[in-house]
Amino acid sequence: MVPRKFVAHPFAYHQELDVRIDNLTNEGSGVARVDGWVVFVPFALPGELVRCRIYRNHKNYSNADLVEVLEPSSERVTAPCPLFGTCGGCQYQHLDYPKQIEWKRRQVEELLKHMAKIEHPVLPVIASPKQYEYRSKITPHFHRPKAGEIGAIGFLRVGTRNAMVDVEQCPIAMPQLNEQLTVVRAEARANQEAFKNGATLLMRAAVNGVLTKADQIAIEQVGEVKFEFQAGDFFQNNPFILADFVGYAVDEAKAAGAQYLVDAYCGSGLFGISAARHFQEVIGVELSESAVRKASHNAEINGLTNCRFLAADAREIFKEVPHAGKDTVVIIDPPRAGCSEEFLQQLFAFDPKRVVYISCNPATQMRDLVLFHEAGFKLEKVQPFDLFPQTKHLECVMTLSR
Ligand SMILES: C[S@@+](CC[C@H](N)C(=O)[O-])C[C@H]1O[C@@H](n2cnc3c(N)ncnc32)[C@H](O)[C@@H]1O
Repeated sequence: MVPRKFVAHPFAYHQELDVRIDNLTNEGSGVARVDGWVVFVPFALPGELVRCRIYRNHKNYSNADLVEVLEPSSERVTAPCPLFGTCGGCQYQHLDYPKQIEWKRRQVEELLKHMAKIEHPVLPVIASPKQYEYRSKITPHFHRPKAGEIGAIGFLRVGTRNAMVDVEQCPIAMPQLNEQLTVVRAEARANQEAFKNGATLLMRAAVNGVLTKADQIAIEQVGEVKFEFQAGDFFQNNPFILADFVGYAVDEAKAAGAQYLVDAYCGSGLFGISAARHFQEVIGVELSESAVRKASHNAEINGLTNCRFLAADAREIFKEVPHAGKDTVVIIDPPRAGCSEEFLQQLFAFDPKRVVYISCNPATQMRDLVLFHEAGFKLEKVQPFDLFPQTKHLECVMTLSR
């Protein structure tokens, strides 16, 4: 049946096309051009000839499903997970890892050019030392049981906002999480009558074991520094690359030669505390009160007396900083939504010596970068880190100075 809202131009519903893929978007979709018209085909790789089936036409592009790979790319590999292509978690298991990070670099470069209108080289992506079994946190979910029975326990299905895929094992998760997943799934099913609603199950692997309660204390070691945080709070979840990632951000911050550091969106203090011995004072700001309590505690357990943390919206920080912008570096690591405009306007008025902007969402980072550019900041360096092999996600560190 043709969906009611289907627009039948330029292709018919479920029309099949043989197309050559020539690009890979930062959403992980192959891109083909049919007489100049763009067709997005997930799970198809650049260079491949594929048969695809149209399911939606937009104003200036179409979406299609992959039907068959007619001429595979030499970079195509066999995805180890039987759920690859069905589970929404991974986009790149079918692409050889060195090519994944090469494409991620190009994607950042293209976003810079098209969204921020800045032509600037992007450094080669720093690879994750582990390409599978790296994730230290997973949160499988199940919907409200029907007639007392729990359905799929797992992650979102590809291309949906609500449907779940049943996931018994997740190859990007650390092995101890998969062991726990088996136990937790069995327990949930054994007690399914007890669940009146759906639930999200937390599993966090830390130095002190696998934690499943949001308020349990997780311990992580990042380089020389020990961190404690609540298992349910934010913490970067690829511990294998973390010391290098944080080390890079700290090096960029300290290279400015300023005495003071502001760590905005600081969580439990990861960047500020890691950098503290290079600065006279570190001031962090973070919305989550529990994370701020942990940040203060983390400074203390690492013997640091030059850090203080404020539980507030990031834009409040500039009232609290007694130092001049010219003596201060600001690290920013906002959530996926990026920085608020109020925060950025205050940051620009503060006029820091350098900004190290870390982001897990290049789209909002580029949006914010336009404002930095307008405010007279110059982009000095763009260094992506692959914290999330097999997926479309990455962390990008931008160094900006006036
Ligand atoms: C990507 S995390 C980074 C945390 C920390 N830098 C780290 O790497 O562990 C973003 C953090 O921003 C916090 N946050 C979200 N909105 C905020 C706001 N408006 N002001 C301050 N912090 C906020 C979240 O609670 C979260 O801890």
